[in-house]
This record gives sequence, structure tokens and C-alpha cells, in this order.
Amino acid sequence: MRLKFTKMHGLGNDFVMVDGITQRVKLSPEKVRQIADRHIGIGCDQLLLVEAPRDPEADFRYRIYNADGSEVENCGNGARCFARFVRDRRLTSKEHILVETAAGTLKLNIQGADQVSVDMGEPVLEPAKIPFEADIQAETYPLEVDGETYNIGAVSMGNPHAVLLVEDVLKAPVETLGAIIERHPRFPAKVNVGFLQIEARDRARLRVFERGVGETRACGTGACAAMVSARLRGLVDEELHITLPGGTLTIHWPGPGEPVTMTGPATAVYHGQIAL
Ligand SMILES: N[C@@H](CCC[C@H](N)C(=O)O)C(=O)O
Repeated sequence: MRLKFTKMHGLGNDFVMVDGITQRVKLSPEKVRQIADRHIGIGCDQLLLVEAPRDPEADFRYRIYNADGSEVENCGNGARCFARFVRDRRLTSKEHILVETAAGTLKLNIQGADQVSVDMGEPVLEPAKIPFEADIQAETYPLEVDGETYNIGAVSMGNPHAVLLVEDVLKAPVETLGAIIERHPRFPAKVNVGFLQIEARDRARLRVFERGVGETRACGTGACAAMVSARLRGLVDEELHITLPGGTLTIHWPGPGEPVTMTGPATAVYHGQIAL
């Protein structure tokens, strides 16, 4: 099988984008791992497959796979890249796009030459729905890791996130502690782990150890979860500029019961074909 793809990124979180509408695509976890491999494949953090929607109200459906081959529910940077991809490939001429994902329907707005704004829906805070093992819902939870206790926020943006506050994100043990928390038994579906440094009520820095990938240059759902956790702790206002290693996202969240909006760029790098 020869697969046509576009390589894209959202602030350095990179994607292999595949049009599953105009070509027949059969993916297995092994194939995804092969494509995502930076030595023997194309290389990416996630693969995003665009399909026709099942819900007649939606314009498209997409599926997201991590580099380890696992299929996941949601992806913020992927959503922005998806919006550019379907426009650039002329699959739609709309500027407001409704897309079905495993986490529900997202609303995307293309803004000018490279910005996309995404209504990411309401965050989920109920532990069982994250999923996270806790008796009651709280703003923070003590989490035991190797004899140390960390105060974490637990949030689902369709996919699960743990958020830790740190004083200096550059010194945070993202690869080591992130990898342990990713597989902590209290997160039965594993978890993405964000290390958040608050700089001001409208500015923060974030690094994310992504489930199924490792540290990435940016994580859109991670930035949304970080905003939610910081706001629930009373540390930030409703608009927050979050700088990740790959650049800055603007996140807007008025508070509980309201959707989170994420705005940032999406960039196409090249088009190609791969024999699988
Ligand atoms: N990079 C993404 C998140 C991708 C999925 C995540 N690794 C998971 O397993 O939930 C983003 O920009 O949100």
C-alpha cells in the first residue's frame, strides 16, 4: 500500500496527516509505530486520520494515534492541524468546521493565515470519568510516587491529564517523573503529565510528558488542562498565554460549566508518500 500524507506541526508537536476520505487506509498499531518511527518511518508524535463523519451534523471525523500505536480520544494541536489540512486539501472551503472525535464534537474556526481557534468543550473533573481513582472530586489530590507526595490537578479534556505546579519548568523532572506518573496505578488509562510554572495571572510556562509519546514540544489538550487546573486553584484569570517549548498558545476558560477555547498556529511542512 502507498499512503499519501502531509507532515504538519502545531508548535513543534508533529503529525502525519492522512486523508482517509480520498484513499483507502488500513492502519494497525504496528503500522502506526512504523510510520511514527523517526529512523525507519516518517517520524511524528501523532498520526491523524481524517474520515467521513458518522454524525450527519458534523463535517468530518478524525482519529488520533500516539507514536506508540495506541488510539486516543483527543488532541488539541492535532485539531488545529486538521482544520488547515482539510482546507489546504480542498476537502472543505468552510471556515467553521465541526469535527467528530472519540471525545465528542469539536468546533474549529480558521482565523487568518495560520491561526486556528478550537472550542475544546467543557473539561471533565469527575474522577471516575477522567479516569482517576479518588473518593471525592477535589481541586488537587495528593499522589504518592516513590515515597514522595505530589499535589496534582486531575482533568480530562477528552483525554486524561495530571497537572503539577513547579517553580522552574526548565528544571522540572519531566522525562523521569513524567514517565512514572504516566503509568501510575491511580490512572487506569495512563495519563499525560503537565509541569506548569505560573508567571503571572495571564502568563505561564508548561512542559508536557505525553502518554504514549514522551515529552513533546507542545500539547494543546495539556495546555487546556493546565489552564483549568490553575484556574480552579485561583491562580490565573480567564485568558492565559501558555508558553511551551515550541511556542505559545492562548487559552480561554471562564470557569466550571463553560467550554475551553484554545488558539494557536498550525503549519504544513511537506507532502509525501510512503510504501507500507
Ligand atoms: N499532542 C496532543 C495530545 C495527543 C494525545 C495524548 N498523547 C494522549 O495520549 O492523550 C495535544 O496537542 O493535545
